[in-house]
Amino acid sequence: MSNTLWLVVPAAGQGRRMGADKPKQYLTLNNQPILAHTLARLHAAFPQARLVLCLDSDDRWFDPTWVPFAQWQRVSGGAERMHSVLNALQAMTAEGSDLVMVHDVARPCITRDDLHALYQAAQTHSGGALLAMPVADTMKRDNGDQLSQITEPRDGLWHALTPQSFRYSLLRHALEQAQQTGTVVTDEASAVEALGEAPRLVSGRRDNLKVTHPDDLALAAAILAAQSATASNRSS
Ligand SMILES: Nc1ccn([C@@H]2O[C@H](COP(=O)(O)OP(=O)(O)OP(=O)(O)O)[C@@H](O)[C@H]2O)c(=O)n1
Ligand SMILES: C[C@](O)(CO)[C@H](O)COP(=O)(O)O
Repeated sequence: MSNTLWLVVPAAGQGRRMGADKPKQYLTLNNQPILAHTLARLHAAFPQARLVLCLDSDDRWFDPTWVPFAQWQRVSGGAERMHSVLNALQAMTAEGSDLVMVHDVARPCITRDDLHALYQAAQTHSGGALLAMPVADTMKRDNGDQLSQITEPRDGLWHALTPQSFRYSLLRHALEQAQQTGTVVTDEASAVEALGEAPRLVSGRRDNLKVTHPDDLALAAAILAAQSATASNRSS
């Protein structure tokens, strides 16, 4: 049985909500594109893993020198995130029991501890696992016109983050089923849940931000700076 860990990084989005002159994964944070930060974090945690990177076929910003992995391949993105991930799964030569970990390129602040915690959980839980954050705020539902109509109980509610990790055969089956039924899922866990499986929620750090809107850039830069200050404090 192979013990290969496959990292799938969907990086084929256009970054429309960011509204920049290029896709957000190519915007610079501390002198490096977001994509390079994210790949460096993944490599630091899993240097031996195999990377499958989903890029738009018309991408003109990507530079392969940003990829620190020895074994990696590029696949074309699809119409939605789930199609990009499915393209990766269909292109790779994994065994059914291999673990696949999917991580958004737009989450450059992921830490090694969270990556390792998720990996441990996914290895031991047959339904896979995802990083997630318990909802901390009071939750409102609007009436469709931005008027607060009701307060939703937040018990048991989590924000889904990435990475999310599953055995290859389970994840491929789940996403192929979603595609066949015309369901668009926004994360892997949704597709797996639809099969009746219950992925393990692994409580992750609150600073695993998905860079989405323009003001997230300054926030991500501040998080990276705070994380590196903490790391150097620890080693001094
Ligand atoms: N067809 C797509 C759409 C998204 N993604 C990736 O999925 C992740 C999460 O998507 P999101 O944050 O929504 O990114 P964008 O689609 O780029 O942003 P927007 O929705 O604002 O256009 C990102 O890493 C993005 O690059 C992808 O690989 N293929
Ligand atoms: C996968 C994800 O990052 C989990 O939070 C998210 O669902 C993807 O983001 P999108 O904005 O829905 O594409």
